[in-house]
Formats: sequence, C-alpha cells, structure tokens
Amino acid sequence: MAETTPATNPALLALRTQIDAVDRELLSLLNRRASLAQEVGEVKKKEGSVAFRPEREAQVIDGLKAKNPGPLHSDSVAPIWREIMSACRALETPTRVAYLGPAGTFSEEAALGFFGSSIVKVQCASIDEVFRTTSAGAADFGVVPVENSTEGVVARSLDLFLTEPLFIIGETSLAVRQNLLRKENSLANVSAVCAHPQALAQCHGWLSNHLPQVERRPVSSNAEGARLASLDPSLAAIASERAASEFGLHVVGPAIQDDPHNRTRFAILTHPLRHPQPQASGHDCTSLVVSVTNRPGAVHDMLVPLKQHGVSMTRFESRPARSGQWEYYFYIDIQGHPDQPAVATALKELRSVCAFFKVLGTYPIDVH
Ligand SMILES: C=C(O[C@@H]1C=C(C(=O)O)C=C[C@H]1O)C(=O)O
Repeated sequence: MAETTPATNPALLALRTQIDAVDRELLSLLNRRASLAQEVGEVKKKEGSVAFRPEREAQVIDGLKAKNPGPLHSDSVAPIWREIMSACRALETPTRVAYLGPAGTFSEEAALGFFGSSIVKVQCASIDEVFRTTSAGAADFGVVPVENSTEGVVARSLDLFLTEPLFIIGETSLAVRQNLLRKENSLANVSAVCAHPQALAQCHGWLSNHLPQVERRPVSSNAEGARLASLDPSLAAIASERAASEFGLHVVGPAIQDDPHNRTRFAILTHPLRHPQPQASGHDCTSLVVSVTNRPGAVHDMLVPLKQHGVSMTRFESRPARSGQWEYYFYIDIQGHPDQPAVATALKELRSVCAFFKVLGTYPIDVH
C-alpha cells in the first residue's frame, strides 16, 4: 500500500539515515572524479587532443562490470557510468550531438544512451541533415540509424557513408517498442496513421489486423507523426512512450511492433579532421565498404584474406552501386582493430583485390 504518513518505523528510519550518509559520500567521490576529469581536460588542451575517448569509456565500463560484486545488477553499471562520464566530460568541453529530431525520437534515445544526458542536442529534420550538420562542424558527432532487426538496413544512412567525409567512432543499439498513440483514448475513427516508413513497416501485421482500411501516411520521423497527431484528433501516430508523454498523447496500442525483439542499431559519426580514430579498446569492430569487379568468384576471393588471417566477419550487406550494371557495394563489419597485425594484414590484402575500398571506422563494440 502507498505510504501516506511520514515513516515512523525505526528500522526504516535508520536505514534511510545510512542511505543519506552514503549519498553524501557518493557525491563527494563524484566531485573528486569530476575534478580529476577537469585536470584530464587541461592536459588534453595542452597537448591539443580531443576530450571524448570512446575506447577509454568502453574500457571503464567493461572493467567495472567485470569487477562488480553485486547486489547492483551488472546491467545497471553501464547506464550509471555513462551518465557519470557524460557529466565529467561536459566539464572538459561541451559535446554537440546531431540526430534525427524532434524530441522523443529513438535517435534521441540512442544519442542520450551513448553520450549520456550532459550533451548539447542538435535536432535535425532528416538523416541527410545529420550527416551535413556533422560534416560542416555544427555538431561534433552525429547519430544515425543503420539497421533494424525487422526491416534490415537503413538505406539512406548506408548511401551517405559512401559520399560524406565522415567516419564511425562508435555504435549503440536500442530495443525498439512501437506504440499506437492518439489524442483520444480510443482506436475508433482513425483517419490515418502517421509514422516514419520504417515504423509503418515494423508494425505492418498489427496495422493489417487492427486498422486494415486506414491510410498509412509516411512522415519524416515518428516524433513528427506524434506532433501531427497532437494537433489533429483524427490522426494516430506510431512512436515511443517518450513521444507520447512529450506530445500529451494516449498509448491506445502498446508494443505493436510485429517482432517483440525489434532492435535498431545506430552509428556514431564524426569528421576525421576533428576527431582521431579511436584507439584499440580490446573489443573493437571495423566497418568497411568495398566493391569488386563483376567476375566469377570475385566475392569469394574478397573474403579469402579474412579467413586466412582468422578475422571474423560479423556483418555482410550489399547495396546496389547505381551503375546500371548490377554492381554492388558490400558493407562489411569485422571484429578487431587495425592495430592488430592480423587485422592490418587482412585489410591490406582485401584492399588489393577490391575496385573500391573505404574504411568507415574502427570503434569499441557496444557495451551494455
Ligand atoms: C576523463 C577523460 O575524458 C573523458 C571522460 C571520461 C571519464 O569520465 O571517465 C573518459 C574518457 C573521455 O571521454 C579521460 O580521457 O580519461
């Protein structure tokens, strides 16, 4: 039952007194940590290097998770320390992060999950604008979706990796729970369902069963759909619970995505002139895009160096090269960092058999 009068139970009061004392100790320790981060910031300024070190942050979290004695759940370690490091990093320099807005998008959730909440939010109207804003230096980092476990690749992001001068310094993934949102608390008389095309596709089965006759209207983001639904009671949107509270909407259909394990993976981008490639963290991934000339065995030959040097491939995706010749770009993720001799040799040999070869980035594997 909810507590309505002040607690009088002496055991509870004594425990709360202890918690208050621990909190004060924690605050003082956090401030000690923050002062050290400020000093690190000064050292970096003197040597002219960047504040954000994704490999160091990944190692801090990995190390603490490995040593966590409990009862704190290990899954709680990463989000807590991400926030602590975000606050410490903000004392070194502000981190400007571009992502597909408005407030309440999954991209925003991914950006906050990766960088913590002590960031300067740069909301963009499209994935193209995230790339442009980051290329132009109006943001230090960009966060873009790259693949969804139900719908596959986010083609626009992959295409822009080819043409924009950015590289990947990190990845993060999110469980994506889609909900049907409305101003009215009912499923009746919906004129159209507004959402990003990816979300409409992720909820295809549910929409066909529950709203078979209703128009599915693609819009620039799910949060934009939620904004429209907040202005017009006849509309519904598909978006996150965060978007529901952001725009004052009811969740009239919770968790309507066809796949209960629906996840989206995001890449963290930056400009190579403003940020170096992350150093090896011990658990790294390298992303490439390559093409080979169209001849028998070409794709097989391309993969031989990886096998010969024991480099494991975790992703292999193809996109049409738009040459009209049935040629393709292959997006490949391998495990490891080019600092490792086997990875460096495999990449060198792979490059020699490719017509096109671009390293999209090397970065620590997502730590939860
Ligand atoms: C303090 C540092 O700077 C930043 C903040 C970190 C932290 O709070 O632990 C870790 C890496 C950097 O992104 C550092 O490089 O050690």
